[in-house]
Amino acid sequence: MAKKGILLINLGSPRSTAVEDVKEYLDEFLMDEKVIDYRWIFRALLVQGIILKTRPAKSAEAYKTVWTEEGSPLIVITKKVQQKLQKRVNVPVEIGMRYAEPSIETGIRNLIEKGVSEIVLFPLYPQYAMSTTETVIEKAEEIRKKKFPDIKINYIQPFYHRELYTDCLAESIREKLPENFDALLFSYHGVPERHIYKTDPTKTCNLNDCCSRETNPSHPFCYRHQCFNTTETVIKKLELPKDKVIVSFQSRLGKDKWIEPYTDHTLETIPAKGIKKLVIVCPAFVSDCLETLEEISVEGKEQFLQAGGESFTYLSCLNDEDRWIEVIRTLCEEKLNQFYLV
Ligand SMILES: C=CC1=C(C)c2cc3[nH]c(cc4nc(cc5[nH]c(cc1n2)c(C)c5CCC(=O)O)C(CCC(=O)O)=C4C)c(C)c3C=C
Ligand SMILES: [Fe+2]
Ligand SMILES: [Fe+2]
Repeated sequence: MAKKGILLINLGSPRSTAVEDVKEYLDEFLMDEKVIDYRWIFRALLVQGIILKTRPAKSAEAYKTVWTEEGSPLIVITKKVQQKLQKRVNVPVEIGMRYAEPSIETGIRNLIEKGVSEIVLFPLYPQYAMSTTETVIEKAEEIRKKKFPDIKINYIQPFYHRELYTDCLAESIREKLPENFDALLFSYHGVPERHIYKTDPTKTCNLNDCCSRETNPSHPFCYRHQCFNTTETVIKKLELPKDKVIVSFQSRLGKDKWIEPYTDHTLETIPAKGIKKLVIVCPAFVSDCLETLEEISVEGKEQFLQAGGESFTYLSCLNDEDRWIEVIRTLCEEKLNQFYLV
């Protein structure tokens, strides 16, 4: 019988905090047409002609503030998850990154070296987006077809609506919530509005109220809806009143319109509305990374305090919490079993 294996995929980080390495990473990341979805020539003009002239130095400084002795937090945490999961399943587990190393190809190769020919590939993103789940699957398929046509890959789909995940997230938040706070802010990574319209085959999302409706044909493709839905499910489990909860979207890049509301604007305006003690959580990320440890925990905190906020508590991501490893194990086992059905 064919040997099976698990490949956990995360976004990836630069090799080091050297400006050249950050530049190489940003070049690969931002030249992905699922991330900056302009025609090649316009993307190259924007990325190589403008962004890569100044951003690598700025991002390298930011990476320095979160980098650990073992490397980038995102990679270190993904490795810890791999090791913990490996102890709970009886098939090989490897990791791969969409950008930089270890690449998806390296991850597949490592599994093949262990005799694996059927892979369960898990993009570690709870909500679907063109710039995350879709680009991972597209890249893995490209590599499989070109380099490893004899292997099979079974993909784990976004899991924001799976009860085992929302239970896990709610429990993780419950454990960390301070007793006294004015609001809990759910800050998700943003995406350009255009991406949502582009990937909605039903053309029924207008990025207004429909994203928070209970049902709409666009929901399986709408990242904004999936973020709202994650929040709503979790706050019900936490029994938090809706007026104590805010949702916003962080990490904008460039001049396009991104999905709203924006986290930085939110942090600057809520103290004047009486929200002085803030708790913040970032559920689009399953592992802490530059965007949570620097953009939110350092920059976001400063913005909020400068605008009159009094206390700012950041709740870490699921990282390598045991309950999260158990969710990963269950989702992987489900897919491993599907190989027997086809
Ligand atoms: C939910 C996950 C993510 C989505 C959606 C996403 C979209 C997206 N990101 C950029 C641009 C950048 N993102 C950067 C860092 C970064 N992004 C994610 C996740 C999502 N991105 C993570 C986990 C990280 C951290 C990586 C790490 O090493 O810790 C960066 C690089 C850092 C910087 O210079 O600020 C950029 C650039 C776009 C344009 C986009 C959607 C179109
Ligand atoms: Fe990003
Ligand atoms: Fe929507």
